[in-house]
Amino acid sequence: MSTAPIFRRVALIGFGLIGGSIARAARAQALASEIVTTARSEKTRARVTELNIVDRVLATNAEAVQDADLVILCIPVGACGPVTQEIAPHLKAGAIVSDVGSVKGAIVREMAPHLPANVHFVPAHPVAGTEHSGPDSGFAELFIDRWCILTPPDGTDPMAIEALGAFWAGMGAKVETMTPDHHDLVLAITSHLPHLIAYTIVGTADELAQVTSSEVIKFSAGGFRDFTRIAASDPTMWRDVFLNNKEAVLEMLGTFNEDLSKLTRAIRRGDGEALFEHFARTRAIRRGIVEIGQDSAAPDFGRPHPPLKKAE
Ligand SMILES: NC(=O)c1ccc[n+]([C@@H]2O[C@H](COP(=O)([O-])OP(=O)(O)OC[C@H]3O[C@@H](n4cnc5c(N)ncnc54)[C@H](O)[C@@H]3O)[C@@H](O)[C@H]2O)c1
Ligand SMILES: O=C(O)C(=O)C[C@]1(C(=O)O)C=C[C@@H](O)C=C1
Repeated sequence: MSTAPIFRRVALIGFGLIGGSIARAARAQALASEIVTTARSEKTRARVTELNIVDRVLATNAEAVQDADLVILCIPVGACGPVTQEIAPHLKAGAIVSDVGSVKGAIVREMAPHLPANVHFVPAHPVAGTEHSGPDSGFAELFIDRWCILTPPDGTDPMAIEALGAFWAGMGAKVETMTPDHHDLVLAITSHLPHLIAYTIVGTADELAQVTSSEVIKFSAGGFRDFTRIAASDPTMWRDVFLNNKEAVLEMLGTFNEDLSKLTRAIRRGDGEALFEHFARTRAIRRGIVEIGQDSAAPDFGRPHPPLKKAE
């Protein structure tokens, strides 16, 4: 029995890690009859054509969204507002417009005002990624067993939410719905703050006077090495995340600084009991994450993935 594609034409604006992974997964699962994408430079368009994953590679966003049933913005958070304004007049009536931005409140504020009333707006965030970017970095298995959070505004047509959810589920994701503000608070602690800490610690190590850079590289086998992977993530993407989730990140950073002060005090006072208690608690949290299969530690992408279900 063959499964009908969920969408006839899908337009992916931007073909980097996430756009490229959606294209690969959607094609592997036959979730769309046609996939079109945009790439701004001639060089990237040539590369995407060469990869032979999508049906058409276009230079303009306006051209790409024409007659598309699903449009997904796969670009940095800060570019989503201006690009929505650019594509709005060219959207087909009844189309679903979505994104993959790591922040949701700002996306809703920046995109929604430009959208015509005759399209369905369903923002989304696949909580899956790597430190790599660009057209060659994507892979079809990226979303398997990862969450994709949808944050539809109140009153969104349930059929549009269901169709987009089915699209993500077809790529292997587990789908959950929440409000944009709640999303931003949760992700501030689970994703944004860890990145800020990684960017900080790698920068701090680089600026140390007593330890040379070559020693840092030479002896970074364990914990520090994991931080360097995270700190290699795309600067544009992460600049936009921190500029657009300011309040939640600052709130979490405040709590983090208080906890860091407590540990600093325990070290200064030689309070082994306080240190042991804290480390025992965090070890239990880590073991809980591993037990429920949410371990996304660095070597993750090398491990064998369950095969994507074959489109019949
Ligand atoms: N990298 C991750 O781990 C990850 C995970 C989940 C969600 N996201 C979100 O996905 C989005 C894309 O991230 P990515 O990792 O795929 O980035 P990427 O750098 O790999 O790709 C971004 C693409 O957007 C294009 N682009 C940039 N500005 C543009 C503009 N103004 N108009 C048209 N195209 C433009 C770039 O040319 C590039 O092709 C971001 O919003 C990010 O927050 C990233
Ligand atoms: O594993 C990584 O490299 C990631 O940083 C992925 C990660 C995350 O923090 O978990 C990064 C940003 C996204 O919005 C979603 C996923």
